[in-house]
Amino acid sequence: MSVIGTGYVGLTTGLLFAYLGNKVIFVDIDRQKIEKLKNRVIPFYEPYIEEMLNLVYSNLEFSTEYKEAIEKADIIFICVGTPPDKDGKPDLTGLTAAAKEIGRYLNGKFKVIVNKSTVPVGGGNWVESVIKTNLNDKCRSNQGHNFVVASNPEFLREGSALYDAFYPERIVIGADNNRAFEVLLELFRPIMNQSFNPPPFLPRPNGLSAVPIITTNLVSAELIKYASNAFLATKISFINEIANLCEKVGADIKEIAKGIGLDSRIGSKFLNAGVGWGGSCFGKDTAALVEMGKEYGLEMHIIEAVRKVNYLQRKRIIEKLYEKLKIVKGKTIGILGLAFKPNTDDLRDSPAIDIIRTLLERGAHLKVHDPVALDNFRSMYSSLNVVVNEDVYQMVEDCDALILVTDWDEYKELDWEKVKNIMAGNLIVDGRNALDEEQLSKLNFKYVGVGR
Ligand SMILES: NC(=O)c1ccc[n+]([C@@H]2O[C@H](COP(=O)([O-])OP(=O)(O)OC[C@H]3O[C@@H](n4cnc5c(N)ncnc54)[C@H](O)[C@@H]3O)[C@@H](O)[C@H]2O)c1
Ligand SMILES: O=c1ccn([C@@H]2O[C@H](COP(=O)(O)OP(=O)(O)O[C@H]3O[C@H](CO)[C@@H](O)[C@H](O)[C@H]3O)[C@@H](O)[C@H]2O)c(=O)[nH]1
Repeated sequence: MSVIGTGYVGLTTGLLFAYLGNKVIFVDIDRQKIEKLKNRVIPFYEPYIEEMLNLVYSNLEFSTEYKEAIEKADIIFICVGTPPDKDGKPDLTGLTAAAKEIGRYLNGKFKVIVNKSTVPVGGGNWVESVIKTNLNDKCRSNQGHNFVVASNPEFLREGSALYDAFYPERIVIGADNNRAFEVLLELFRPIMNQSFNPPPFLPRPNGLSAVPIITTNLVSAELIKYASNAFLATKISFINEIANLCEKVGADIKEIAKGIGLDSRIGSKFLNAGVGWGGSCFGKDTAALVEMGKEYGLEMHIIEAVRKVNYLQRKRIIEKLYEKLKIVKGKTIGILGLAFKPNTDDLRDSPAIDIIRTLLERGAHLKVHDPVALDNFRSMYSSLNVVVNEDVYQMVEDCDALILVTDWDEYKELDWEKVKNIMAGNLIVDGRNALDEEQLSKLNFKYVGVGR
């Protein structure tokens, strides 16, 4: 099989199927990425990917050329990025380019083209039409009936990508053709019935059960992906809005989350209040959903509100700092965590970046730390005038206040007595409600959480 695009989704998908015994050819237009992968260097931070790549290396090929990858494969996964354009619509340039190349090198042998990239409804039809209009002469005479397009949306989370691929909560396959279902059900069978030997280094779920599979039409599969992300984003914005009310009335959002989460219709997950969601997906996918609505003459009221609440939440953290510090200009503020969540070095739509920009505009001096995202930060945000510290204790030194933006375990386990002694001030704004308020108060920190 072939996998086009070697980002979080492509690499994880290819490694999963290589582990299950398939030969996998990866194609990416990014030469540097391909060179790194050939040399067993993982281009981003993601737990267990390196171990898996080493384990299945003999089943892998890496290339920047499409020809062989398309000709040899019977299943082709498209996993290219679909980043938002300036209007919030997904940019389908990579997807279209991949489809053109597929059309160019189809060779008459039946192939299932699986779209794993997150694309607005009609994305699968678009891929099919681009392939058909770019078919080489040999296949054109065959009327292009030697391929089908399917949708197989991906639900992995960064930081636990490989675990989510091996132990998914569901598999969704969308197609308008039975042959696509046959091929893909066969491919996913070991995952569906969990009949593989578990990778030795990967954590395992407590109990193993069959993975539900949803086979549906193309457009429903495409929409399941957007609806999932939008619902998760809604849960978080909802709890953040209630957290803001808690602060006014003197209630504790952790108690509220527990109290509502025990109702199985609500569920306890994704109810952590804080600086709100970020990352490469929620912002992009909720924006895309709003745009999809517009295309069909619908206003997506809830999704729009979810987005508004989320981005205001980043401002609320700054307000908290003002409430306690009064003067921010000239003060030194330390930022604990840059990545949009722990266990990743991904900075896409990370709340930390917005918070840093606002504080710089307001005249604060900024020091920043992250356990793994500093290299990305240096290369993407070199224009931001901040002090970058590899050592967290060096970072907190002389700070008037700290803002915890990413709930890395490392921060929960800091030697807070030491921190207290080397900071200039004593204010901690805990943007994730991750720290032990009692412990910090005993050490004479001024602790401010969210919704408490
Ligand atoms: N990151 C996630 O957690 C996640 C989870 C589920 C779904 N998705 C979706 O999956 C898709 C990929 O996401 P990602 O995070 O892996 O992206 P990514 O940015 O990490 O990687 C995308 C890769 O595609 C390559 N690429 C772009 N155009 C190409 C082309 N024409 N031919 C070959 N390679 C090309 C890029 O060079 C890059 O290496 C997106 O649609 C995203 O919304 C992402
Ligand atoms: O209770 C919570 C849970 C999460 N978050 C934040 O929400 C964001 C997203 O977290 P998470 O969903 O764990 O990370 P992603 O890797 O972005 O994964 C989401 O986006 C992917 C890309 O589409 C999907 O595949 C996943 O199913 C979906 O969870 C992060 O900023 C988290 O800090 C909260 O603020 N409160």
